[in-house]
Order: sequence, then structure tokens, then C-alpha cells
Amino acid sequence: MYIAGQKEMQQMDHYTINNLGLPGSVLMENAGAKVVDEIKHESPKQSKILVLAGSGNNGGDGFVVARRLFDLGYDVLLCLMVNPDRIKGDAKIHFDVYVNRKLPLLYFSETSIDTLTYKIKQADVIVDAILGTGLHGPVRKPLNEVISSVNECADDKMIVAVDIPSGVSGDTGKVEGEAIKAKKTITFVCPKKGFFLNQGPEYIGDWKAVDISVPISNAEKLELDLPSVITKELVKDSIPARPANGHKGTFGHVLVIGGSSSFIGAPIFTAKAALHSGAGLVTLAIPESIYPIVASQNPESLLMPLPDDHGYINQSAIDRLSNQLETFDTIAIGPGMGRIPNGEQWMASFIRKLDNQQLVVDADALFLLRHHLDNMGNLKGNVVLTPHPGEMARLLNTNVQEVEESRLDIAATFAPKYNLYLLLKGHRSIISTPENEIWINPYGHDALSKGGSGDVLTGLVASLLAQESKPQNALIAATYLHAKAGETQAEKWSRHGVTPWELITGIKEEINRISGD
Ligand SMILES: NC(=O)C1=CN([C@@H]2O[C@H](COP(=O)(O)OP(=O)(O)OC[C@H]3O[C@@H](n4cnc5c(N)ncnc54)[C@H](O)[C@@H]3O)[C@@H](O)[C@H]2O)[C@H](O)CC1
Ligand SMILES: [K+]
Repeated sequence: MYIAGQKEMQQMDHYTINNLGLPGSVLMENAGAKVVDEIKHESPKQSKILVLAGSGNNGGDGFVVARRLFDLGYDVLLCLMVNPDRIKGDAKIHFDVYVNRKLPLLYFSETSIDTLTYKIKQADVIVDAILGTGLHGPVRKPLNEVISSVNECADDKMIVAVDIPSGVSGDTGKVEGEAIKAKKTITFVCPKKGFFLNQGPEYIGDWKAVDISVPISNAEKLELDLPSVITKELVKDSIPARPANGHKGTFGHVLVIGGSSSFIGAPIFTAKAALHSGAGLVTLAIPESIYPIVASQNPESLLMPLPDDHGYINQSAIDRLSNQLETFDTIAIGPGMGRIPNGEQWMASFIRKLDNQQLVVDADALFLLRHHLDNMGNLKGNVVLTPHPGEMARLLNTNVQEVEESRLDIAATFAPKYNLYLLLKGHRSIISTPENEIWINPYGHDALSKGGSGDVLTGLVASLLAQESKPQNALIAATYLHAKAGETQAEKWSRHGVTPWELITGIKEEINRISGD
């Protein structure tokens, strides 16, 4: 499913009207009808419904919503937030119909904020059709006061946003002033970029994209390069097939390089996640000084103790590794590795030894590789980087805030520039490819915000790659499975109580669920 910004939505909308010949007022009627379909399923007939409508086409959708709810027998009141002479075009058509039918209407210009607040308090359902994708800048007075009044009374009410909560930017998800905190957002054609960026996720509630007869194929006709949102169906198609007659060689051999005396668990989580998600074999290469502990925890993996200095893998480990590299399909490097002494040099020598192995780079390996990014795209095997925002900031020599504010743009530029695959982790993880394809993961849970959870994800990505998933498919499936495992394990163990062990269990339960659906 595509994701679009404000301009792209307008382009698709205009294409439908001007090139396909479907009038805007029909699209508006469809939009309003679809919102009503959602409301009527969730609201009993005796519900009091207040529709707040602005001057633009979002308000126009609101007029249709109010009329249709009235016709279904709801106790509905439309409040027009602006002077009626500002209503133009398609919205005017539907406003006139509403007025001609003498349906219940309150003009905000003729009342006070106190009266409106009283109406807001009385309502069971509030429909937010104040501002849509036409928002520019912070919401101005007095609309901002109305929005804060709605939010203050929101606890026991159903707040339904039409297309996007008023005040949230469809492009960036930024909220510069006030914005409606929706419980549900019914969005037209496809979700908006802002749903997944900056503050957007805190405002949209549950979202659903509905068809209003703007064909999504318009995006191709207009040659729009749109990102996609990860869906369950896409994940189902991205999980590697598992031939019944396969053997351990069929399902790939993952090498995990990591660990140091201070970080013993990280490579163990990576190796276990790889094995528990279907890799045929996993070898764990760790400093020899932590070997006994790792071995006792990890009987299911093969082990490769590497020469070390003071608990860090040392330079001569390269020779030990390079003798055996051809055995492995995919290498995950970094978890728990630490900033090994002369690490940049170590990493440069290591990269030179690679042949066609695929490489997943995480944690401190990202730091140690940050000056070798130009060489990564020339490797024969696929390269996947899995930074969290802090690691991404270091790769770009900037700060976390800047990364968080421009996640989508950063992902879109970085992967093609260095000819590699990027998984930019975070509240809504973003995947980008050398060909500039982009997917956003709409799932996630605070249960995942814990040490070790990234190590699990790295193992999962490496495992799917070793099982011959294309890199983008491996990343799509891994981010979804990891996030869903966080959600389902939090239901079982509380959002506080999920550790990497439960995540690994959750991932295989999720694979089972999605494969069986
Ligand atoms: N996507 C589609 O195919 C369809 C979308 N529809 C709906 O149309 C809106 C977008 O409509 P548009 O007229 O472009 O803009 P808005 O209604 O969001 O707002 C314009 C209106 O708001 C005023 N305004 C802008 N910024 C501010 C601000 N910061 N403070 C106060 N007021 C502001 C501006 O002056 C205008 O008057 C889309 O979201 C859908 O809901 C169609 O109905 C169907 C097809
Ligand atoms: K809205």
C-alpha cells in the first residue's frame, strides 16, 4: 500500500477529476459516505454526533458526513468553523445541499467558544473535518482553541478524523501548534506520510485507508515515486519458502561476529534469533576470553573463538576468520563487538576479505565502518545497515534530532548514495534500497525499547537473507515480525516485562501465525 504526501494526493485527486472525468463533488460524496460507513459500525443509533467542518475540501467531506448521518437517524449537529462565504467549489455544492435541506447547523461565527465547548462535551462522537491535507503552518486562532477544547474532552468520546487529524502535517507529521488527537482516522486513497513521521503517530489513532474512486494506479500514471507501508499480506509474501525436502544446507549458514567482555549477551541474542527463525546453521565468532560463557549458553550454534586482547577481538582474528569465510552465506557483524582497538583498520581489512557473502552491519560495526561507506557498495554481496537513530546520526555526522526530523528523506538519500540497503530503526522503522524503494513499518511497541532487541532484529534479518530472501523482503519481514512479536509478547508479559528471549519466542509464534493465515 502506497503512502502519499500533500502534493501527491492533490496530483492524484486532480488527475481523477481532469483526466478521468470524475467530478470532485463525486469524490467528496464518496469520501463522506466511507467515513459514515465506519462511524455507523461503531456508534449506536442514539449517539450524539458533532461534525466540525472547515472551509476547504476537508470541511466539504464533513458536510457530506453530517447529511448522511442525519439520514441514518443519528442526532447530528454540523458546526461550521468559518464564515460561510469562504466555502468554494465542491465543498460549496455540498454545503448548499445541507443548507437547502435545513439540516441542523451551528455557525461558529454566531456563537462563542463556551457554547461550542458545551456542545463538544455533550457529544458522543466528534467528527474532525476542520483541516485536511491543505494545512499550512500552525493552526490559527480560533480553530486552535476549538481543537484544544476537543482534546480536553476527548477521554470518553469517539474522535474520528476525516483524512488526517486537523493540525498534523500530511508531509512531515509535524504538529506546529494544536492538533486533534484522533481515536480513529479514516483516510482517503492511501495513508499520508505524516502518519508515520515525527509526532504524527501520536495523533492519528487507528487508521484505515478507504477507496473513494481515486484509482491508486494514478500514482503510476503520474510517475510518482511513493513509499509503501508494510502490510501483513506483503510480509506473508516476503517470508522465504521452506521446501519440505530441504536440509540444513538449503537454509543457509549465518556467521555472527560480535561480543566483548562487557557485552556477552548481544551476539548470543543475534545467533539465537537467526536459528529460531529458520537459518540452517549459525556460527558464533566471539573473543576467546568469553568463549566458555557463550558456549554454555549456546549449545545449538557452532562456535568460533577468536584471538582477543583485553576482551576485544584483535587483529589476528582476521586471519582466523578469512580461512573460513567461504563457508558462510550471510555475516552479521557488530552486536556487542564494542569499539575494538584499531577497529577502523580491523574493519577495513575484514571487508577486503569478503567475497560474495551478504553482510548485515549493526551496532559498533556501524561506527567502525563509518569512514568506509564508499567501499560498501562495491562489495559483491548485498550490504544491509541497521542503525538506530543515534547510530545513523554518527554515520551522517549529525545529531539524533536532525535524523528524527528527516527520517524519510535521510533513508531515501542514503541507500542509493552508497548502493546498499538501509533499515533505519525507530518508532516507525524505514527500509530503503539502492533503487530508492521505500517501506515504512506502521507497527511497533515500547516493549521493544530495551537492550538486546536490536541484536535480535539483526539475527532475524541475517537469517532471512541466508534463507535466500531478497534483501528488501528480508527487511520487510524482519521489521514486521520483530514489531509484532513486541506487541504480542507485551500482551502476555506486560509492556514492561518483555526481554530479548520473549522476543525470539514471539517471532517464531508470529511466523507461525502469518504462515497459517
Ligand atoms: N484526496 C482526495 O482525493 C480527496 C480529498 N478530499 C479532501 O480534501 C482535503 C484537502 O482539501 P483542501 O481544500 O486542499 O484543504 P483543507 O480542507 O485541508 O484546508 C484548506 C483550508 O484550510 C485553511 N488553512 C490552511 N492552513 C491553516 C491553518 N494553519 N490555520 C487555519 N486555517 C488553515 C485554508 O485557508 C483553507 O481555507 C483532503 O484532506 C480530503 O479531506 C476531497 O474531499 C475528496 C478527494
Ligand atoms: K481533519
